[in-house]
Amino acid sequence: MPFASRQEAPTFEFQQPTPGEQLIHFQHLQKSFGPKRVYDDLELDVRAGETLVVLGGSGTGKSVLLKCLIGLQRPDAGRILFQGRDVTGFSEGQFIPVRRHVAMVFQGAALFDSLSVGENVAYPLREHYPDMPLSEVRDRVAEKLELVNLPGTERLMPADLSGGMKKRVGLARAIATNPEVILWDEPTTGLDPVTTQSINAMINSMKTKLGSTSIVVTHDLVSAFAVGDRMAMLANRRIVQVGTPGEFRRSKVPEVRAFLDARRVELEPEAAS
Ligand SMILES: Nc1ncnc2c1ncn2[C@@H]1O[C@H](COP(=O)(O)OP(=O)(O)OP(=O)(O)O)[C@@H](O)[C@H]1O
Repeated sequence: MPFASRQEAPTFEFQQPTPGEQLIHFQHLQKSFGPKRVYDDLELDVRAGETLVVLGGSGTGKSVLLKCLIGLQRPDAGRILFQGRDVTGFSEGQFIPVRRHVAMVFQGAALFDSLSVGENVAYPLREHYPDMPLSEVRDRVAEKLELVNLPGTERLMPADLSGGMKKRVGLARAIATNPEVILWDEPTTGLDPVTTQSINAMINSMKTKLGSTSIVVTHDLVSAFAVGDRMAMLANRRIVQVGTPGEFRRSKVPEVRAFLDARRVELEPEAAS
């Protein structure tokens, strides 16, 4: 993240939301990469305190949606409202305070390999709170590592960690600033079932312990049903259905039906026998 643009006046102030109220609204979003249209007219809202799962096949634009929210990608048209505030045209500098409240847990953890675990987790604190006393940074790092069940690992290097541990360090880093919104990009992809379960439990505990709002993008259905309060299905360049897990199981929307039926074995292992 560019430190240079910090001089620009921050203009975004987060207001403590009432659980259930609309927090984020993607409105008429359009996005293309060259000739490839990713969204035509995408509509989606996210409510405070919920875990919203965004499902969709590979390359349907799940990650791009998260990146648009924090200014790492820009929509071509449409608006993104965050607490009613239109952040679509925000400059890089204006997005910095937004990212203090909305943190992304990247696919593959994306740790800095040359920094220790402790330095990785401290990184966003140094970026967003350069005046925070070192003792407070240390305490915050220890607290977050404890929260992800990796207490006392500050001195380890990323090369010393398993895939699941890296994901958890990535999470500790993402939550270091106590963000109100956590964006999870394929949090369980490539993990074994036991580690997957522990990541699912972690997503749920962020909601119960910290009261965070989460957006989880995934094509892992087991994980989706384990964490989602609501689900949204991205297909054919738009959101084709939003609903509760129960509504999704009973869905007659063709794209949702096809997606779930193709993965029926994941959800109902006995269907395989
Ligand atoms: N920076 C970029 N430049 C060009 N094309 C891009 C860029 N970022 C994403 N795309 C394209 O946009 C589409 C959506 O990408 P995105 O990463 O959001 O998909 P996804 O649904 O998250 O897929 P996956 O599940 O495979 O990660 C893809 O076709 C991808 O190739």
